[in-house]
Amino acid sequence: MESLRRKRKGVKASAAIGSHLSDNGDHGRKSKKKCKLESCDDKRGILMTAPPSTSSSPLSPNRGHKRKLGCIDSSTQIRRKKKIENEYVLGASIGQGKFGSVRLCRSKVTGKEFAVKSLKKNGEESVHREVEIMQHLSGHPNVVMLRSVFEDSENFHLVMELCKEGRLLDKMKEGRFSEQRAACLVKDLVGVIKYCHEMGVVHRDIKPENILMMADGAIKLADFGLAVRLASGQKLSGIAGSPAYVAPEVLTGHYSEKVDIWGAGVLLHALLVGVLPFQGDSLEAVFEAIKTVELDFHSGLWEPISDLARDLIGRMLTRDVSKRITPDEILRHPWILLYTESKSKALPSKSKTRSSAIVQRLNFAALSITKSSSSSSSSSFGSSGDKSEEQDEYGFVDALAAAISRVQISEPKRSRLCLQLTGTAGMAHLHEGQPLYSFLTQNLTWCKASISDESIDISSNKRCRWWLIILVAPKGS
Ligand SMILES: Nc1ncnc2c1ncn2[C@@H]1O[C@H](COP(=O)(O)OP(=O)(O)OP(=O)(O)O)[C@@H](O)[C@H]1O
Repeated sequence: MESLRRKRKGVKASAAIGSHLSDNGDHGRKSKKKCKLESCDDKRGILMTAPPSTSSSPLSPNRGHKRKLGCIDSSTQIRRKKKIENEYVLGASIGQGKFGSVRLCRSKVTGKEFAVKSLKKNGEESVHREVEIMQHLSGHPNVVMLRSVFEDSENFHLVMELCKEGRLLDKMKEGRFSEQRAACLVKDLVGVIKYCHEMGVVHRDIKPENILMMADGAIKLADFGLAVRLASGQKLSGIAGSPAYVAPEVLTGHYSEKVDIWGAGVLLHALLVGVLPFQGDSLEAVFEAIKTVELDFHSGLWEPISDLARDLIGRMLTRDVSKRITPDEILRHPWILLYTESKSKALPSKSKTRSSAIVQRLNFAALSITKSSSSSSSSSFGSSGDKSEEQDEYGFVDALAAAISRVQISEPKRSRLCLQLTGTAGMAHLHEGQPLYSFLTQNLTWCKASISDESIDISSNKRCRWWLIILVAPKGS
């Protein structure tokens, strides 16, 4: 393993509060300083982030280092010639970064407020990489928007949209998140992680300090200081990340974009349980826990947490990378669907009892599926279901549809199941706006694609058949 270069920074004002959630506290008994790791050999393990120099590059060929990096787009070129002070009034500091600070600023033209992150160049390629990656990703609703970049001899100044509500970490210090709130947040987070991966970027530093909040509750992924671009199938090496959020494969060898899912799993654990899953008195102890500690989903800590949430966390924190849940699978996980996809239908508000009954039943559905396909599950839970459910709940139908999407099924069985479903009168009316048939076939196709060698005989599985009866029962029957 390559030697670590530990970058230490001063503790942010709020870092001491809620240190059980932050990466600054648990492993830092000796030093309260924030610790971020980066030890990567770009030339060996990581694709250079800059696009190759081409004749179409707008950069002057004699710009030396900057030309080599080729990382600034044409809109930035214009800003290079201007001083940030000519266009913005710089204000108070709102955060401290590795290479510089983040300040408020106000446009002289529109009067609108922004945040400006000033990164000291220091000859470090990572700074150029951060700018380039932010430009590459900017535009997604959950990536902090980069408005413009100014450059002087010592700094890059990144003018970004202002996330007025600050860091997710600070919200977490107010207490554990409800499952509803956590699911909405994780759905957006995983959506933006998926986008990053599709754009060939691995963030490598998913943690609540790097998730900023907007006044309307939207999240913005920020701080691409450790992000790298990665070609499909390429592996990274070298330790990078923040200790408590680092995936086990980062500590043991080569890794891929899946490290971001592990980081999001650690975050989800912290959101719901209120503490980090892998802790220790030293950096080494934290790493040892990441590599070896088995989460005990049956401990008292988990009592208020639904089985489905535990299931998702278990799948995100799966050490076997090939079995770790993917972003698409997370977005189709019953827990996410229950609280987000059909929010207006499944949780119409009025009755707490009713929504908790749905959760209970959903847990039952998930349990049964887990039993049917135990090899793909990282954990198993006790049944909390009861079989006398009402069948007129759209949310329940959605939830079951989602649950059944996790059944491992072979292609002939899939066809048989689809036939069964299509042949049933009234089914088309079950799910307003979206044909259940297409929903199921979509998900079953996904199951087929993602699961290798195992299939279950759905037609001979009583529980599955029972679900199907419910699934195809018209509303109110
Ligand atoms: N667009 C923004 N709007 C509001 N606050 C911001 C914004 N960008 C950054 N901040 C604040 O500044 C802090 C530091 O910014 P950032 O996360 O980019 O740096 P950092 O995590 O300290 O950087 P690094 O990890 O590279 O050292 C954030 O934690 C946040 O409080």
